[in-house]
Amino acid sequence: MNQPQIGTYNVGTQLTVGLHQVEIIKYLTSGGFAQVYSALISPPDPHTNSNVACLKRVIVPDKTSLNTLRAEVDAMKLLRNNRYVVSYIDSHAAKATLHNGSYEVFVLMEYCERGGLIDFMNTRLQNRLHESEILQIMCQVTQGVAAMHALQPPLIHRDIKIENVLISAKNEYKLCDFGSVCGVIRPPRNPQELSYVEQDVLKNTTAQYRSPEMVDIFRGLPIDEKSDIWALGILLYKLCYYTTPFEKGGEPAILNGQFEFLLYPDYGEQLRNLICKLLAQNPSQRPNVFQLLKQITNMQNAPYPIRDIQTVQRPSNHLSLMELHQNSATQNIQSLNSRSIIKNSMPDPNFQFSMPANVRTAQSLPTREKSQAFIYAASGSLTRSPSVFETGVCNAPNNFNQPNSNSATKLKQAIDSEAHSFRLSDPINLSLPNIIPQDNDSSSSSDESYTGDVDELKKTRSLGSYSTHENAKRGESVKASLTSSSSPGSSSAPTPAIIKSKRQSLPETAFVSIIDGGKDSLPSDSKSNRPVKDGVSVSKQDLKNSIQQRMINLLNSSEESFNARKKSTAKATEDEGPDKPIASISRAPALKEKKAKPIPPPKPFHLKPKPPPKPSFLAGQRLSSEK
Ligand SMILES: Nc1ncnc2c1ncn2[C@@H]1O[C@H](COP(=O)(O)OP(=O)(O)OP(=O)(O)O)[C@@H](O)[C@H]1O
Repeated sequence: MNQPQIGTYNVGTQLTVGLHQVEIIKYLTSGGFAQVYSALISPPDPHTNSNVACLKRVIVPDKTSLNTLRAEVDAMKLLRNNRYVVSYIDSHAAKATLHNGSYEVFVLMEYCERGGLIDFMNTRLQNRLHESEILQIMCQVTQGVAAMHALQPPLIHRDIKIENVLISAKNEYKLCDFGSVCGVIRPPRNPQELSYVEQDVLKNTTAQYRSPEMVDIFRGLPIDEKSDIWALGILLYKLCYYTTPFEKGGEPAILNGQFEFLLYPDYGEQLRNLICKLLAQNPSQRPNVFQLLKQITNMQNAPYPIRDIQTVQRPSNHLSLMELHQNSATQNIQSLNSRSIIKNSMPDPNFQFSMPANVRTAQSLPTREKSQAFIYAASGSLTRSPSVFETGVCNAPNNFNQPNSNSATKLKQAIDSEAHSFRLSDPINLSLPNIIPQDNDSSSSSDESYTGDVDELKKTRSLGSYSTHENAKRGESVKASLTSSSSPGSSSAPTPAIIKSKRQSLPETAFVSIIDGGKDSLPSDSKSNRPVKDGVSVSKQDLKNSIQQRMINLLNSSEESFNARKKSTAKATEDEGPDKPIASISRAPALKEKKAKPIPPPKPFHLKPKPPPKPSFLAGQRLSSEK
């Protein structure tokens, strides 16, 4: 996005944002897009009971970008009364006076005085977090996520990570950054959808936190609440060990579900079991957010803070999945957002948190595996020290990477199953009185290169009138998107093994499966009963050939870009060296420009004012920040 250039506000600048009078107290920082300030507001916010707020000022170059921001604001509005979500106060958008076609958007939200969780962790490099602190953070963040999953239809955050947790003045941990929020994304049914979902995932998620179903879309699994649960597993691991479990192994490790526990700091078996459960390969084996919360509060010996309808209402044969989902979510949201505490909630009797059989301890490992353990010594530097620290290895349950598993068959099965079709997400109807102008044009703007099915997928990011047409309209090829994901240090590169497995899953029979599987989704020519593609009636064979050719092109381009990326990653690894306390994690640069953190492109000067001086205790310790 080409950002128009603007300066920062001076202290004392007065503004009107929606129904609030605002006076700038202090410039705080700049995000990828935004300038962030603390400000005095009038009237005070009744939710936080404070007259100090955080003001986010964003200049967006066009209506399409404005729509993306609207989606973020809408998600915040839906969650505004939850204690563990950064609370929305007011917002306002107007045409920027100085820059033709661009908009200036102001979002007022609760001010999190104690900054980011990542900053807090960096103050504890020497004295790592205690288990009780970790559970406290997890309990609160999980409640924020529960508020999203309990909505009907549920919202998926898609970018849960340490950097997106802020700390309030009252020391509460709050989820923030709703710029990647979407509805449940059903499995793609044809190559266009596949390409669309792939690009959307690369653009809106962070490599180290991606779940297997995000990394390998060919698995034919939906991207849903369980993908957030996986991210919570990564977050929990990072709270414990200050690194992510797949930092070194990258995508192959994510897809094989193999990671290691470090033995420093030494956490209890229950906590490690919990990580294993959250990082189960098969999403259905991961707990839902309510089960997770139950487990955390059990470990804390604390009362369960919300009502868990999903475990009270057991699935019934007479209840469709859709009905069950709606019932539980509707009832849950009331208790979540009113912060009511209902003590006699029922645990799910069938869900056990026990050590999976395939978790191994270090003693049973061959030396080579032990030596793969990277740990942070008390000095905060990354050390390879197999002789001092034991490791545990977890092969998370993996139903999808068996040698003879056939991704295309899985895809077809997934498409056919009710579980994957019941939640074709509906747009959420919201009124947006405070965001102007409404841009209905862009959501209806046509994108001729995509089928109606892709439009349907796009609705998963649609909140009210919002859509992700932006993504499709950019029309990046898969090659472009994969290439641009090759940030140094990023592990999002598809490996030859992955490319190979995708190739293997695309023999002629597989194409037949995919076409058949997506039959309902193809409009057909009523006379000839032939499928219609791009408005032209084509034979099934023609269509098959066409899709086959496109898939081969995509795969070839993926392979080329992989090789290019491999070179740059190898170089980056050389440059970085091994001594790095907290690994830098960001989304793929060119895919979501505002996340281009590892090697940021030069920012317009107005968005890159001098950062406030760092506290001295951080100097020289925090070698990298993910934010
Ligand atoms: N409510 C808040 N209270 C205090 N600080 C905040 C608040 N919101 C954001 N910040 C600070 O501003 C930084 C940037 O905010 P945010 O992540 O929302 O901007 P962004 O433009 O969306 O950035 P990006 O998407 O690249 O992370 C945060 O890392 C945090 O330090």
